[in-house]
Order: sequence, then C-alpha cells, then structure tokens
Amino acid sequence: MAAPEGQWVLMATGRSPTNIAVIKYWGKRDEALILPVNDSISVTLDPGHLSATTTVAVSPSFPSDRMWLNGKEISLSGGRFQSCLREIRKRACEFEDEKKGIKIKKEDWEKLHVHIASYNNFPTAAGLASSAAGFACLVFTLGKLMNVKEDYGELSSIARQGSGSACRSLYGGFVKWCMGKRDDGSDSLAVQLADETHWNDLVIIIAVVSSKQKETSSTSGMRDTVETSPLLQYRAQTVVPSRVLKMEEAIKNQDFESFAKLTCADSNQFHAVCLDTSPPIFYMNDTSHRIISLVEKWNQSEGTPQVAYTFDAGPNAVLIARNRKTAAVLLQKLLYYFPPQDKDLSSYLVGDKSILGDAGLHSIEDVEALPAPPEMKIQDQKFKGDVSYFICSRLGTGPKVVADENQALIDSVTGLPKGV
Ligand SMILES: Nc1ncnc2c1ncn2[C@@H]1O[C@H](COP(=O)(O)OP(=O)(O)OP(=O)(O)O)[C@@H](O)[C@H]1O
Ligand SMILES: C[C@@](O)(CCOP(=O)(O)OP(=O)(O)O)CC(=O)O
Repeated sequence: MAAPEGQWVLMATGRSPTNIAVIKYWGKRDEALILPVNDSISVTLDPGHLSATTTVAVSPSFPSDRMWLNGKEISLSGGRFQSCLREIRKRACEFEDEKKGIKIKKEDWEKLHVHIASYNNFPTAAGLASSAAGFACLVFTLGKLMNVKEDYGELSSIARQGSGSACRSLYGGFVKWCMGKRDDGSDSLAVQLADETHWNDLVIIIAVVSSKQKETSSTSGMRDTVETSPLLQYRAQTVVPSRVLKMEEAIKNQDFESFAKLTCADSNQFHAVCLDTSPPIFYMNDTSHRIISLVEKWNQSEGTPQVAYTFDAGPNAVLIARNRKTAAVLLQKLLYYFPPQDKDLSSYLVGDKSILGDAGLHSIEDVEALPAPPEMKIQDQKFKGDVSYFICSRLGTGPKVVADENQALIDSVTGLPKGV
C-alpha cells in the first residue's frame, strides 16, 4: 500500500573517515569554489577510530532544511553547506520504493527538504580534520539518499566545496587531490593512489595535545598566508610539484625512508609558511616541538627514519611508524616523557589499545618503570599532562553506507534526531 501523501520519511546513513595530509594543502586560488594553489596527498585514517556518521532524511512533511551536529542544531545557511546541497540536488535521480509507496521524480528533489544529523567520534574543530570527515560524509550520504549516479571523483569535487581537505576523504588508503587548472573547478578532484591494503604495515599514533578549539581556522589562516607570504609562492610553484612526484613514488614502492623524509619536510614547510604570514600564525606549541625533537633524534640515532611526523593547523602530532614494532617503541618513548596525569592508562590511549600490550605497558607502574630514551639529552624532565591522550590507528577505507537502521541518527517516524 502506498504511504499517505506527506507521511513518509526516507533516510540514508553513511560513515566517512578523516584524512591527514602528508603533502599539505595550504592556500586557495579561488575562495568560493575552494580551489587550491597546489596538489596535496593524504592518508585516510581508520573510520573505526576517527570518523563522521551522518544520517540524512527527506520527507514531504519537512518545512525546511535543518542540521544537527553532535546533538546540537546548527545553521545550514553558510555558503559551504549550501554549495554541497545545491550540487547534490542538481544530480539527484528518480527514486522508487514500491513497498513503502514512495516515488520521487528527478524534479521533486528540488522541492523536498532534508534533515541532517551528524556525529563525530572524535573532537570537532580541534585540528583533527572534523570538517574533512564531516563534509565527505554529508556529500556521500546525500548522494546515496538522492540516488546520485556520479562517480566518487565527481562527489569529491562537491565535497571540496564544503571544505578543501574533505575531497580526499572520499577514498581510503593514499589519496591525491589534483589541484586542476580549470576556472570552474571541474578538474579539481581527488584520486586514489593506492588503497588501504597496499601498505598496511604503517601504524599511526596521534598525540592529542589540545582538544580545545583553535584560534586561527584553516580557512582564515590560509587566506592570510596567500595575501602576505612570499614563501608560499615558492612552495606552491617550485617545491610541492616535485615533492608530489617523489611522494607518489615512495608510496608506490613502500619506501619508508623517502615517505618519512618528505612527510616531515612538508609539515615543517607548511608551518614555515604560517610563520612567514603577517601576522605570523603559530599552530604548534612547545609540546609539538618536543615531539618533533624526540622523533628527529631517534631517527638520527637509527641512521634511517623509524617514524614520520606531521602537524595540521593545530598542535596535535600525527606520527606514522614504519611498522607495529616501531610503533610500540615509539609509544614507550612518548609515554616516558608524557605520562598520563591520572592512573588510568586505558583512557589515555584510545583506538587500537592492543599496541599497549606490544609495548609491554599493562599498568601505570610499567609506564613509571620505562627507561629514558638513550638518544635524548633531556632525560630527567617529564611533561605530565601536556598530552591529553593518544589515539592509535592505521590506514582505513573510504566512506561506507551504514545499512543497520538502528544506527541511524534520525528517528524514521518523527524525522528528528533520536533523543530530541
Ligand atoms: N560531522 C560533520 N558534518 C558536517 N560538518 C561538520 C562535521 N564536523 C565538522 N563539520 C564542520 O566543520 C567545522 C569545523 O572545521 P574546522 O576546520 O574548524 O575544524 P577541524 O576540521 O576539526 O580542524 P582542521 O580542519 O584544522 O583539521 C564545523 O564547524 C562544521 O561546520
Ligand atoms: C592544514 C590542513 O589540514 C589544511 C586543511 O584545510 P581545510 O580543508 O580545513 O580548509 P578549507 O578548505 O578552508 O575548509 C592541510 C591539509 O589537510 O592538506
């Protein structure tokens, strides 16, 4: 039997990962379309540890578009949300569910309003790329709901208009955002370089140095850099093009030495262009610098890189270890300098907790008994409390549909977020 006019709610739920750039995007050549001044390359993180989950619903009974983020209603009036909604609606296709008596013609989608509920399983706006996971998830899930037929490349160029780095979250593994040349941005999209199984030795440890909202957003920071930094031009035109080629080679050949050197150099140059901005932008803090120094000294003492570090627009360190054994040793060194403030080790390391066992760290006493890293000059000083917590993760897949209706964030009867 067909549902009575206006009574039905049609929903889709998706989950999308975050990504961390190893060759950074910093600077736009077009602010409205979000077109970058250089290519960038990222690794997609395991959505089990860091992801956005979004449910989108349509119903003839909804009087307006509405969105709830982490349980709080937010405005959809911003240009970025509007661009994503407009571009997806344009590509919506006819949909029919005979059993539920729902038929939506292509032209009907323009008139139907959406309700969107999204939840991040990690801190929002804390330099952990919530906007990347969030906009990728929004575009992916709207695309599923509206029966959009376009490929992921095209979806990535829509997600890009929500937040530049979001276009790279449409794929798992290693992803390149090709800056493109056209003025309309149609060739500025993401491509997958290799999937998450290609180089699955890599282990990612994130030191969450501060989960407070940052002072300078990426958007305004990079605008100031474009306007004032002479170094950015050199970076975008000369350094990045050759670095991108070398990075693609390193990924293809699983050449950790090159991968690590390029990753660290690019993170450092990104922060250098931030410093070259007027007024200068400081995203890293003393803790970030201590972590860089720990990794650099260790890499130097081993004669070849064991770990790569990279920092986005915030003080959190993203550390990529060449394998699990190295990650376990890295964790010992990190916990020696940054022990937890309270006795609870299991909430101090989230994500893949089994790395604690590999590092022989079963209790706080094991942490207290850790030897000082021999390669470090400062051995007797510890920085308890300077790291909020660690996340252990790995490379992960791109967006996926969440088929289980129980996991939907919107109630299929009321059309409102569950619990509202
Ligand atoms: N799950 C989500 N769905 C839709 N939009 C989201 C979601 N999560 C975050 N956003 C959007 O992204 C904004 C936060 O982006 P912002 O760039 O400030 O922080 P971040 O992405 O966590 O950090 P960074 O980009 O520096 O790594 C939010 O205000 C919201 O507009
Ligand atoms: C430092 C970065 O994380 C910058 C990310 O910037 P955003 O994608 O958040 O900026 P907008 O396009 O203005 O939304 C580097 C990167 O992810 O490549």
